[in-house]
Amino acid sequence: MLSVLSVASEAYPLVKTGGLADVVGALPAALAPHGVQVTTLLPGYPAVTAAAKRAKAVHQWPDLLGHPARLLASKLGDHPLLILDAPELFARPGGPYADATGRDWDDNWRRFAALARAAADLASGAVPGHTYAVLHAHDWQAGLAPAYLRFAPGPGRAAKAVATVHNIAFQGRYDAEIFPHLGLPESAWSVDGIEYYGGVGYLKAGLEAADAVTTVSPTYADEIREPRFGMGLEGLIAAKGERVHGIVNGIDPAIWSPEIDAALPARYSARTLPKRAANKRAVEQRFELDPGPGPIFCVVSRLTWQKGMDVLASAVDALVGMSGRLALLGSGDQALEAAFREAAQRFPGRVGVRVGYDEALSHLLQGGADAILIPSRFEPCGLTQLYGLAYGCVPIVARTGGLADTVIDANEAAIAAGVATGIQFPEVTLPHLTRAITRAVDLYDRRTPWTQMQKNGMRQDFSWGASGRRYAQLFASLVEGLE
Ligand SMILES: Nc1ncnc2c1ncn2[C@@H]1O[C@H](COP(=O)(O)OP(=O)(O)O[C@H]2O[C@H](CO)[C@@H](O)[C@H](O)[C@H]2O)[C@@H](O)[C@H]1O
Repeated sequence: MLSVLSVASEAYPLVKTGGLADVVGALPAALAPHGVQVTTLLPGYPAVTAAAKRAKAVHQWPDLLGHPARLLASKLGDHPLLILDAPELFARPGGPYADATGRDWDDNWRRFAALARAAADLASGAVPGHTYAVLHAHDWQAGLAPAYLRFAPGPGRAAKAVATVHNIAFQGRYDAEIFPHLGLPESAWSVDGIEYYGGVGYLKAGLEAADAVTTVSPTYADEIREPRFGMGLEGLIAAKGERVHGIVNGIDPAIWSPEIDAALPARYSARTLPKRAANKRAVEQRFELDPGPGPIFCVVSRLTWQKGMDVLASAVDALVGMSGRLALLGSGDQALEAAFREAAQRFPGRVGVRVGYDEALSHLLQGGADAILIPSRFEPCGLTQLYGLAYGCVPIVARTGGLADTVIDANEAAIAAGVATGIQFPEVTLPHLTRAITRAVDLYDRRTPWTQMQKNGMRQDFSWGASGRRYAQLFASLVEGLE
């Protein structure tokens, strides 16, 4: 077995604020069939330590970035989990990155430097009994781990490092004054080290120091070579050339299958689609929507600019005008939350809005709404369109990143060939989104192409099979010195 240490700030089901958690939670099972054992390292937030009651302490740091810390060994499902138990850093109420009011913790730089330092120790022999061939660092929160491994490794043989970008918009940028507190040598302060526009860049540091970089779809891997999507890191990504791999996310069938989903009043498959009607009734009830003949569009999303939610807010009138109804679950920017609440007041019975985070309700929407709207300005992979495809909730998506790679647009040729799975639109503007909604309503009225689209999506394979193999091949090639 090839042994991999996967380091991240979230993992389903212990702690989740978005798609990163789903992927980190799914990777151990996705890679096991390919001879890779994944050990996940997570910060010891209250929810994580509480869920790992019988965890065993396997290591101690008297001073990890200024605070004492322990390493606890536990399980994430059937797979090994390590928890960085550093109460001064992680045992606090609120979310993983911010307090209950949504304000980022002031010491995030220290919290995620500590996580990275612990990971690098583990991946370079500083903790007896723990050896890893590959360190797999996810997003900026784990970004310093490859840098520590390169500039200040432990006493043993350093693992190979892979950095995975789930979203290049979040980069972990801090003032230069934190540098002396990171425990890195002066040599790390350079353009090919951790220095980034005069400050410290955590994601930049990880991308620079890693032996290989991956991101979560082939199209996004191309897009981030350009300034429009690279957000300052395009030069670095372009310079990495062939060492940047786009590996599309899969979905975990144990959690996302309409046949077995406990959150659905009625379970169903592509062969028993009419059963979905009971779930649609449940969506109507939960979102206080009047029954009607038209489609229910849903949204399950962070309410942010990235997700194009401002454009969607301005499309609500048109959607309702076309006999559509909207059920929205999300949270994020306060102005957008207010805009959707206001839309719900303006269109009672036609627009229902739940501001908040609700895992079970997200499953009900996928299993009961007719279509899911995903007007993202950029989308590294996107998971909600994959859940939509698996659940017969037709995705209506902007043609970008992983959305472009996973949804087959229902143009007349694709409909005639019986391969369409959703609707794509080229630009995130009000006219294009409105046009996409119009196309959806027309296809829904025609029934046959709509049902065909639902079935096409449900019959596609979005399991981790092929992508798990690609990660395993990449890890193996690094270890063998081929990459
Ligand atoms: N209010 C709410 N209540 C319940 N569940 C909610 C919710 N809002 C969102 N979710 C859930 O959070 C996850 C969101 O995942 P996405 O991949 O769509 O986007 P995200 O931007 O978080 O992830 C980033 O990382 C992932 C993983 O690589 C990439 O797919 C993506 O493109 C990138 O932006 C889904 O599981 C969704 O159901």
